Amino acid sequence: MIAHDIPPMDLAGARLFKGMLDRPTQEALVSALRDVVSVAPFFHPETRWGKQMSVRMTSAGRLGWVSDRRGYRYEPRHPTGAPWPEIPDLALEVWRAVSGADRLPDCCLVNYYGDGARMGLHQDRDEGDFSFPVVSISLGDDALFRIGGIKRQGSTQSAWLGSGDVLVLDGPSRLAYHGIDRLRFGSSDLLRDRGRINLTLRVVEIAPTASDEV
Ligand SMILES: O=C(O)CCC(=O)C(=O)O
Ligand SMILES: [Fe+2]
Repeated sequence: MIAHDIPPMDLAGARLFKGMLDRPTQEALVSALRDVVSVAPFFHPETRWGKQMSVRMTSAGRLGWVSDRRGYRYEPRHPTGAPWPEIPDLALEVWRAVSGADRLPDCCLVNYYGDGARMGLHQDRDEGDFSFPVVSISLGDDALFRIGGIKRQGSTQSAWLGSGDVLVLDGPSRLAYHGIDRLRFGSSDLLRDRGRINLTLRVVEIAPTASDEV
């Protein structure tokens, strides 16, 4: 079940829906993601400066996010050359429930955090239109999320994201700096090998296609 009646908590302007996905729904989503990963395996992105990120990534949707020495960008294909698989329906259902958008996302970025993985403070700004939100779904281990404002310096707020939580970055929080400081590795038994999966649903390209209709 995807709960539609949860009042969101405010987190520096972002909206946090605690426990929006119940356990069976989380399990169904993980199972759909296994199909995604079998077509588009996780890879370790490198930054432009040749540093390997601690998070492993893949994507679903028309476009996926890649990073290598040529920089960050969205691409229509996985690094192996295969097109990205479709975004799981359950993820689209979450988007419909919380985004308020009149179209569907064209990218679902899938991040896997193993023991010790983290993500430094950054803005999500490679998309074409910041009037669409970024919708984030957390699965598996608890993670300490940090969010500030639109400048890198300045005060931040932190909150633990648990399995089944949904976070919406929109309005003034759409371009807020955010990141993951650490995991409580092994705190959830949702994923066979522990760790955490985070999905972010994004509208990347401004021109919609027929498949983007809500
Ligand atoms: O893992 C998270 O909760 C955040 C991920 C994130 O910020 C991103 O993929 O851009
Ligand atoms: Fe992000």
